[in-house]
Formats: sequence, structure tokens, C-alpha cells
Amino acid sequence: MYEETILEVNAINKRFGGLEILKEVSFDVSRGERIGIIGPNGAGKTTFFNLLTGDLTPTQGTIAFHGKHITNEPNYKRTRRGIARTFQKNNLLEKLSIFENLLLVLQRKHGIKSTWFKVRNNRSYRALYEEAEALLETWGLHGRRNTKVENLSYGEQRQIEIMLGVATDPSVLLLDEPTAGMSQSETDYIVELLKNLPEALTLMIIEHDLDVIFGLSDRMLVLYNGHVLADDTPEAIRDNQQVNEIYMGKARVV
Ligand SMILES: Nc1ncnc2c1ncn2[C@@H]1O[C@H](COP(=O)(O)OP(=O)(O)OP(=O)(O)O)[C@@H](O)[C@H]1O
Repeated sequence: MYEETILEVNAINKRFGGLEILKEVSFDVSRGERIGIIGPNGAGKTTFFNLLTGDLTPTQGTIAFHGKHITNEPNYKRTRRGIARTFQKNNLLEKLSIFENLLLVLQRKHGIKSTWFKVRNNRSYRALYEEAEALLETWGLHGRRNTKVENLSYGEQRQIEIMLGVATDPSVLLLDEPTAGMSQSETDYIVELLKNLPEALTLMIIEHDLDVIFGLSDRMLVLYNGHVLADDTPEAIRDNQQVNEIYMGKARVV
């Protein structure tokens, strides 16, 4: 882990009409941290992610990334700054191949206007192809580059989604339930994959599978009813009586 603070969330509050979904949430994130976010259904976890990515803006409070205020910046600007996310549901273009999905993401990352795959500028496209090929090699997917996403298993599709998130070179990757709906072997595969991501990459992971999240995190944030109930090491969270009583209905966490 590194000392450098990259993300500062200061007293954010989110209301939808009369409903106060997040209340005074404050949170600093350092480079390279692996942060697990847990909490009962409706606690505000996905809303919190949406505020970090710019899919929503807070009603009150501020968010800074690498010292710059991004509170009201739209999603695409934050992506360029290095905040990437994967979704609870697959967000891939299923009729396209793995390679084509990757090219589209890289095209966006480099700000190359969408010209589909017409070679408008040979040099930039060659570089794009080379970058895509190298990524496929790293992720062990070169042999399947032309496989259409719709022909992959659900677990493989989630793997591709994580690869696409990492391909944008983010400094923070937000993962919303990366193992939801997976078999045990697919879950084990994704956990290994996440453990092996570059250590400077900050991960924030929402996950209901407690074995998975305790295994991946070096810090855990427990959201309850829109506020931060606990922010601590996994060991301390396991022993936190309030977390056990409120989040787990008195059972000991894991
Ligand atoms: N756009 C919206 N308009 C109104 N209410 C919303 C909106 N988005 C979320 N909510 C409400 O905010 C609350 C928190 O939702 P959120 O999805 O952030 O919870 P969560 O902790 O991610 O839950 P889960 O674990 O079930 O995914 C819920 O009661 C939800 O219905």
C-alpha cells in the first residue's frame, strides 16, 4: 500500500426527493488500497459508487481526486482522470468479439473519435491494435480474440469486463459485485484474477459474498442505512459487535 491519498470524499449526502439515501459519508482512499464495501440491501452502496463515477452528483458534500474537485464532473471526465468501474450486470456488446469490445474501449481511452473500424489514420489504429493484442496476451485471451461475447460463459464475460476496466489504465477501479451469479469455480477464478492486479491499482469492491470480500480486502467499509457504520481492517470488522448485530443479525461475520 502507498501513503498517497488519491480520493477524498467529504461529508457527501444524497437525496432522492424526500429520501435521504447517503448521510454525511466521509472517506479517504490511498493508492493501492483494496477496499471492500459491504452492507445490507438498500444501504446505499451502489449510490455511493454512482457518486464516485459521476453517474450521480451529491446533494451536499465534495469529492476530490488527486487533489482536484470533481464533485460535479460528468462521468466521461472522471473516466479520463482514472476512475473506472464495472457493473453488477454485464455491460458488454455481445454481438461483437472480445477483440472488438477491447478496441472500442481503447479507442475511447485515447479519445479517438468513433469511426468504427475504418482505418482513418493508419498510425493510431496500428498502435491501438498492438495495444489490444498485448492486453489479450497478458490476460491469456489471445486464442479467443475473435470469440463473440454472446458465446462466452457468464463468468468469462465478467472477466472480460474487468479486463476492459483495467485496459483504461485507471488509478481506481470500482467493482460492483464482481462474483454475483457465478459458480464457485468461476468465483475462485475471479478472486485470483483480482488478487493479481497491479498493486498500485486501487480497488473498491462491493460484494455480498463475505468469503470473497474478506479474502480480497485490506480495509472494509460498512454502510448501513446511508451512513458509515464502520471503516476498519477486515479483522476489526469481523470482531465489531455493532456490525455483527446490525449487518449480520447477531451472527458473527464470517
Ligand atoms: N434513482 C433513484 N431514485 C430513487 N431512489 C433510489 C434511486 N437509486 C437508488 N435509490 C434507492 O436508494 C436506496 C439505496 O440503493 P442502492 O442501490 O445504493 O443500495 P445498495 O446498498 O447498493 O443495495 P443492494 O445491495 O441491494 O444493491 C434504495 O432504497 C434504492 O431504492
